[in-house]
Amino acid sequence: MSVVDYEPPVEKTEEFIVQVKLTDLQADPNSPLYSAKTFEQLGFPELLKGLYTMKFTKPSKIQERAFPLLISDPPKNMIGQSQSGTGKTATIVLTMLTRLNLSIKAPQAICLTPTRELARQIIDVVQEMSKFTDITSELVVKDTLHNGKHARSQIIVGTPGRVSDVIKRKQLPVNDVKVFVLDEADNMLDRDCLGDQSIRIRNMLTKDPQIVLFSATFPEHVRTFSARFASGANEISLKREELSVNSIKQLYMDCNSEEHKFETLCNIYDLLTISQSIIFCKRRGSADKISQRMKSQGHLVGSLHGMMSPEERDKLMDDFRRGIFKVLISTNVVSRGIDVSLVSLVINYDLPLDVLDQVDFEAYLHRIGRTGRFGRTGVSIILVESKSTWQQMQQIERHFCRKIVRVPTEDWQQVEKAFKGII
Ligand SMILES: Nc1ncnc2c1ncn2[C@@H]1O[C@H](COP(=O)(O)OP(=O)(O)OP(=O)(O)O)[C@@H](O)[C@H]1O
Repeated sequence: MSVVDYEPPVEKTEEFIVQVKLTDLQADPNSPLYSAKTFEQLGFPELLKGLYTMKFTKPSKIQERAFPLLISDPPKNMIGQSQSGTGKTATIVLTMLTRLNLSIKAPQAICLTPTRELARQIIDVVQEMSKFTDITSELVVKDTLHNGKHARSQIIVGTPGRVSDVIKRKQLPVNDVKVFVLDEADNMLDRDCLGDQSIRIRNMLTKDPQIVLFSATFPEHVRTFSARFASGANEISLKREELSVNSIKQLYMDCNSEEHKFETLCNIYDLLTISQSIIFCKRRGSADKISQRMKSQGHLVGSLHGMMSPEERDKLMDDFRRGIFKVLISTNVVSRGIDVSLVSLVINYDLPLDVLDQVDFEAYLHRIGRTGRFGRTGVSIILVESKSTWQQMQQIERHFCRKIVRVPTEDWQQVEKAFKGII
């Protein structure tokens, strides 16, 4: 071989590998990330620069399908369903940005989310996408709009309790609101969760707004109500067996006692190299307990739950996003919507159960969806320590028509092999 033939080996960084895989997935018609169109063809020239700086090159399936329906005139309501991590946020945000009348300097679009963490994440996307425009946006959550301050921005992202409060106090004018978005809509409309508050806010809106409902899940009991809430909506839905994405490898590990379960958890972190991960527990008490025990064994972890102050929650979440600590222990507070691309492992230390102690299938799907986002690969593990957990896991397999594969706890070499190249 002559010197001129020689090409130095190109170092394939992780980012490069992810990008190549994403290009392949976006060209595969069976992938939820597939699109036949480009962003340029979807039409919102003034926002393209924002999208490019976010490194979005091609739309995903939900973006390609939903966006033209969402911006068509006259506006029609929308119920949109797509797997976790497939770009619903950008669809919502682009719709709000496109629908604004730029000459009106008052709130015209409101997006509600179940948690402050998710609201903060979405407002960041709004501000990133609109940074080359004059569009204004602001966050309305517990510790904002104090001392009678008014919300004057064109786009409002917030949580239902605070938003309803400030509308009632006339700190948030709603006369010009023409788009009303519920992200994680099944949760936001469920009577057992935030349904009453969302309905109350809808009824406070004076114009008849376009209603946009998005989620990865729409269980039957909420779907019927959603169709009434967003009457005449265009609907994009998924079958149950399409809900879980291939990029998440679902595993379980057998444990023979509570103590063995904790040991197994620590072994996972001692023996495997994991970029970032989330451990889900039943209650905040157990999250704190596990966090303290793991810390005492030298692990760098943080625990987040609803009883912490807003400042503590924000700092913890920001530190996790920046990678200052790698393991987040939480309850369902972070099960929906949270997007941290380096999360490669989700552990269900406890399975999510509803008030009747039945498996909460939707919560399970949202939890594992914190990994494997937009074409990345991820692993989810259930730690099975009792017969009832075993039975609940089987119900999950049947519900989503997906096998959950056993990895041994007694042979860590085999465990390492099972995880190789994924986390
Ligand atoms: N067209 C695109 N090209 C590249 N990356 C994208 C594109 N659309 C979205 N993303 C990225 O994909 C990730 C997941 O997107 P997003 O958070 O919107 O998912 P989601 O569908 O809302 O998920 P969930 O159901 O969990 O809320 C984000 O990091 C986002 O920046």
